[in-house]
Amino acid sequence: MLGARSQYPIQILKDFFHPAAAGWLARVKSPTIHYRIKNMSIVANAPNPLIAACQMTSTANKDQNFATCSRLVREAASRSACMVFLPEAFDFIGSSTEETLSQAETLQGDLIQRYKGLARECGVWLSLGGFHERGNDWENDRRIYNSHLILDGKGSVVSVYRKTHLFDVELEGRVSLKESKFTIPGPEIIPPVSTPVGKVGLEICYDLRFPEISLALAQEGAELLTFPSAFTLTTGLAHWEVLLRARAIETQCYVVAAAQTGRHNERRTSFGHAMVVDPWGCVVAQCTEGTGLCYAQVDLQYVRRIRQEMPIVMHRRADLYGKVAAIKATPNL
Ligand SMILES: O=C(O)CNC(=O)[C@H](CS)NC(=O)CCC(=O)C(=O)O
Repeated sequence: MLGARSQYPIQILKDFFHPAAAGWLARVKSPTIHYRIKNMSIVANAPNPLIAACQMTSTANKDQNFATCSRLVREAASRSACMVFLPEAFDFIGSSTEETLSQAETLQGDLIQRYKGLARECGVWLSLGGFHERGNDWENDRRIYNSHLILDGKGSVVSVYRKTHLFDVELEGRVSLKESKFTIPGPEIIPPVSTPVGKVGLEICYDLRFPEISLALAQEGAELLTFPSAFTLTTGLAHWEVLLRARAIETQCYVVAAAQTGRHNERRTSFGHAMVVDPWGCVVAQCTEGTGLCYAQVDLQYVRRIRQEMPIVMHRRADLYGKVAAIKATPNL
């Protein structure tokens, strides 16, 4: 919900936050009026569109998951959100590799068709993070991409990013996942997409741990970075919020992180805490327990102001970092 940390007195909030956040606090108190014209949601006087980040517990049941997602999207649309963000594996979470692969579809398949209809019907843009997409050579190798799609308010697919960093991690006794066993790493970073809420950079979950991709997207003009996720409970507890806030602060972008939460099957539980972070690093919206949404207004003036006042981009020493960027994966055990 809007207005995290409201237990603090307003003066402390004003001192703690960026000065422009005083305006943010005022806006939280006096919601802007939204008008809906055809498929576009516009806001009177202030260009501060509303976004919604979703939280859910996917299971292997695609129909049930779609029912949950469409209910969340409809609810967000009825509150005049103009873009809705769904988490990684919004389509399903299988309890075995076999179950996962047997349910994978193509972008032309039935499920994306249904989401196109939903976007069109509600007139909202959708970020569909972490779709299990059959790979190009599916008939031979049965491998998939972990794909993040952006649909516009007419239901057209305007961008597809395929997850580039795969989660192959073994934390003894706690987490054991090997995404590369059945997933092909995406070949490229996709340029940010222009949407009614600003230029959106596409990432997925584990990408969050590689600041280079966020910096590359920011350099290409992103104003929002998106991390649809299914963070594990163990790693989420330790790293989720600090990583999201770090990416927001160092790129001076909004960060939108829809999330899976709770128990998907006997083997898999996700951390939740879907949230939106503003470009000053403040958590401006966060989901509570269970399935639901949180809302935030996107203020692109605020992005501009922060970048002007602290022009990190101008201070970067690209002449020094070449060696770091070029480091190859070498096991350093
Ligand atoms: O398996 C599926 O069906 C969908 N894919 C995922 O849930 C992916 C790969 S297993 N999960 C993550 O990247 C978690 C990252 C994480 O938890 C961290 O970085 O700490």
